[in-house]
Amino acid sequence: GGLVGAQKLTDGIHLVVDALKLNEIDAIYGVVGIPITDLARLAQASGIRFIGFRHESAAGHAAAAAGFLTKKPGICLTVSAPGFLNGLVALANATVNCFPMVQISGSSERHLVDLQRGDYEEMDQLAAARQFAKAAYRVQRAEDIGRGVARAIRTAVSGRPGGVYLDIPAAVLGEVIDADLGAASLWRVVDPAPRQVPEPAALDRAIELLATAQRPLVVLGKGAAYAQADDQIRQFVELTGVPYLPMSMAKGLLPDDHAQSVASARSLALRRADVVMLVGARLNWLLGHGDAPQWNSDAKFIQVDIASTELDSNQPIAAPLVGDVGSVMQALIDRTGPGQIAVPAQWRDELSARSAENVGKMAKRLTAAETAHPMKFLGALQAIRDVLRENPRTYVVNEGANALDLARNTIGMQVPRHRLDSGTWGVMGIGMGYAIAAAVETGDPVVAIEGDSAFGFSGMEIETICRYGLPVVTVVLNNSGVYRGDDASTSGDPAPTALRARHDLMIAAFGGRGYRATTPVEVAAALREALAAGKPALIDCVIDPADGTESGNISHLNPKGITVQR
Ligand SMILES: Cc1ncc(Cn2c(C)c(CCOP(=O)(O)OP(=O)(O)O)sc2=O)c(N)n1
Ligand SMILES: Nc1ncnc2c1ncn2[C@@H]1O[C@H](COP(=O)(O)OP(=O)(O)O)[C@@H](O)[C@H]1O
Repeated sequence: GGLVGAQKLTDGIHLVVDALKLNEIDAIYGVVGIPITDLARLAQASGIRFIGFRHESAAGHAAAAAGFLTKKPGICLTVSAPGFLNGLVALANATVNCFPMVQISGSSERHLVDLQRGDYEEMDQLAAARQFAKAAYRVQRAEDIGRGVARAIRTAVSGRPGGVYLDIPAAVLGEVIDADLGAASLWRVVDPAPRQVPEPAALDRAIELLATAQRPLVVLGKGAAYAQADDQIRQFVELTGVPYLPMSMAKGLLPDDHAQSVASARSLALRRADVVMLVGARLNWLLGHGDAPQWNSDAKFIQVDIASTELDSNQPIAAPLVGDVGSVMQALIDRTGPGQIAVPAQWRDELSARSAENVGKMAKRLTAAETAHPMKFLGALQAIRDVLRENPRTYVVNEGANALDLARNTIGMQVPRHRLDSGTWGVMGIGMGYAIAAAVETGDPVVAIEGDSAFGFSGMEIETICRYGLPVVTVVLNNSGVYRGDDASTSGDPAPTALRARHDLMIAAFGGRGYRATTPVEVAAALREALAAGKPALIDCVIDPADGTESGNISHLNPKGITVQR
């Protein structure tokens, strides 16, 4: 604010920062430039952390992860046109994953853009964002900034959370208005995600179905994790004794070694269950759309979801429970009589037997991998698992193909919301952004388990991690290439001797600690040391290029003998 004569004045960037602070936003993730550099500087001066990235995609992913972890929208700040576009993948991914975030972007002058007179970084950003976000708004007057920020925050977190775009043209950021008028134009959003409780009849429908089920199953999705209704979920599962299946980002809602988990009998559970209760989980491709033969064609579905239109998206929902997970699960606990829901021993025994069988098979693969050389994915992953068991508060970020599939089933989670991965879209490039957000928002240590190709999408953010000295250990499972990313097959002559990438040398360039591990023992030692140090580190794990398969097991990855052009 400033003084001209007696009148006190303020301007657009001050109003944006004041509106964010009024709504308890304490961090912004972004890349500065025209016309938002001063906004970031002012935010920092006002006590909001600004985390400056190397690419807006990683900044946007960080904002989305912050939203998932805190239930407050993560804020991503971008410059106009190219910067704005770079943030869109993250905005769209947040919307698909139901993570609350707001992308605030500067934009060019309306009178030039709308007549296409050719402005600096000219683009109709609002029109572009609308198709990829939950909602998109533009502020045309400084006095509307408070309204725009409040609208964006409420829209991002209410109902099904998602990504919201807020467009603020450079002229509005620079517009000067009376300070008192400005202050009066701001407001703090009240209860943006209100609790919603289903009526008793809806509760009874669900309880009745579970009470008469022969083979009930509960599926916990990342919506259940996001809801922060951990006690209600645990209480309901343990009170009813119903077997449960955690989806990848719901792992840890109950400890993965819980007796009622059917994660290691997943196929049998889906195929045989006769009543399935979906809690914050969509019946999308990750669950085969609920179709036979993966599912029992007679299965009846109960669905707990905040988004009423999600129900009947794939299968008939016999017992709809529209509301927030916390309220619905509490209402079910209160309304279920003692012993009303009991699980037939035969079903529990059938699942336990299959679990034991599958655990036994996996144990053989793990034992073999312990000593295999060159190191296999499972060799590195069980070393990581053993170290993380000693550090249960550590966040796990995970992306890749084999790196994702194998880590999900090898690294058990003990606490809620500590696993962040490629999610519903299977997006590569979330790794460093998610890791930065987990470290910034919680202060807890983070281990990012990355395929080597996946790491490359956001790898330059290793510099960001080092610049802020974040306690992030990046573990690259380096099987040297992605989907035959070599030119041996085209060039004709034998590929030159492979020079395997040395990601560990890369972090040294930014002051972080690099390790190269060729055996599980070396992986464990490096990870223990890096976690104890609490500083940026990268462990490059040398994995057998012939190990693993292409996503969907189409064909062997980097078949034997193919070396990779580096
Ligand atoms: C943004 C983006 N680009 C490309 C892909 C396609 N893709 C790509 C490029 C993957 C990387 C696999 O290689 P990796 O080295 O990360 O994994 P593994 O070596 O562990 O198999 S996994 C996958 O689905 C994607 N999912 N997302
Ligand atoms: N607080 C909440 N209460 C109830 N449902 C929620 C809440 N937050 C998000 N959801 C819902 O959770 C679901 C998440 O599903 P999905 O992303 O498919 O999970 P997963 O991939 O883990 O199965 C979405 O349909 C979303 O509407």
